[in-house]
Amino acid sequence: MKRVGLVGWRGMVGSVLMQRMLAEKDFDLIDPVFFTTSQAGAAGPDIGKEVPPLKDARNVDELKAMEVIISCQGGDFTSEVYPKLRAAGWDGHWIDAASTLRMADSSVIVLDPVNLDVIRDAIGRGVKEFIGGNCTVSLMLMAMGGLFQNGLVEWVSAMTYQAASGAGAQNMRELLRQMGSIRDAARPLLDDPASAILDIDRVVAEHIRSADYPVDQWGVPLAGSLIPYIDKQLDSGQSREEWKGFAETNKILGRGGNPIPIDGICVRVGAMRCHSQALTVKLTRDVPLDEVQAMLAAANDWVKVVPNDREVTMRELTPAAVTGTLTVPVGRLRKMNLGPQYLSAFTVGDQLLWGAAEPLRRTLRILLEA
Ligand SMILES: NC(=O)C1=CN([C@@H]2O[C@H](COP(=O)(O)OP(=O)(O)OC[C@H]3O[C@@H](n4cnc5c(N)ncnc54)[C@H](OP(=O)(O)O)[C@@H]3O)[C@@H](O)[C@H]2O)C=CC1
Ligand SMILES: N[C@@H](CC(=O)OP(=O)(O)O)C(=O)O
Repeated sequence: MKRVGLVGWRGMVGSVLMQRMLAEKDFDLIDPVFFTTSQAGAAGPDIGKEVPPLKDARNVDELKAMEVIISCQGGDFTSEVYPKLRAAGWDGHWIDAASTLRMADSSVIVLDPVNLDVIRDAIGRGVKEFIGGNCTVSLMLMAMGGLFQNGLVEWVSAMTYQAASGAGAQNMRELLRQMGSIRDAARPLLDDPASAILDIDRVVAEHIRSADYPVDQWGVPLAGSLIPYIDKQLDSGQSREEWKGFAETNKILGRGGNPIPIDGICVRVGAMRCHSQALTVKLTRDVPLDEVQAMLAAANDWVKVVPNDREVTMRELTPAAVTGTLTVPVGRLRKMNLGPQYLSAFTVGDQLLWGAAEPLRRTLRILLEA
């Protein structure tokens, strides 16, 4: 059995990875060794079989003993440790959730329901860096893979509604604190059935602009508002999250010198862990809607086409319905007034599952089978 090192397994992404690896019995197939940056020597997690005490994740000699390493520890850890590991002559496979190595020529971005051929080709060429994609990109491709596979996408505009989890555990907690503090501020008026709604609205607006509103993590209100900027500012006018849409999608698809234009605006909303996206797709030709639906549905085992019906859409095409599941629904499918080649779509996906953890464990399986 291959010795597989796991780093970052107790963080938010790592915990979801652990849940999925346990559910799929991945640990039966490997000899797992757990690493930590803070608790070396402590007992490892309960995975139903004996594991050695936690090893120091910065100890290159310990890491070198692994044939495969999966890291959910974050970009700073990858930047610090990965070059040292290679410099020390390590020749194993590195599977990583962080973005650090995603656009490196030496890596592939892994999303096997969409690019298994690219992954297999990379393994054959001796590539050793297998990096999970940006959550928004991976979820868009899980939903729309059928159109890309069939060469039907001329360009895509993606307008996103991204969950708090994408910014980390502390931000999720602060979103809930913000929600609670709004409730507390409005409570006397809310509890009085005779109060005027505009008085409630005024109290809420004053509260979310006040110094009492908790904004240590977000910097600005999210609950009761939204944030139309995610990640760093780039000279192009895009946010870095928006830049990833084009760069990573085309790398995942192996488009090389013939990229598909993709752009949009990425917005943070008060959902917990599901990213949603409103897509406008220009098709390369006028394809009937039933054919579009059939292609989308056939692309992988997790995409689910939701009929463009109000009641079904409100029930099934929401973060509340999708959270904690691997299903990636796509709906609101219709030809737009813009012309018969213009398709609208709306999709929702759990950004900790297909957006982060799931492609990593599936890549491990592919490497074990190679
Ligand atoms: N959040 C997301 O949506 C996505 C994140 N990623 C990538 O994954 C990386 C990790 O993200 P995320 O999981 O959110 O990071 P977390 O902050 O949840 O965890 C990172 C590390 O923090 C340490 N840690 C310290 N205190 C605690 C605690 N109380 N509970 C759990 N862990 C603790 C753990 O390391 P140790 O055990 O060594 O102390 C843990 O591995 C990101 O930096 C990013 O590169 C990728 C895609 C999506
Ligand atoms: N940037 C994403 C989360 C994330 O971690 O992305 P990346 O893996 O590309 O750094 C979000 O905020 O929703």
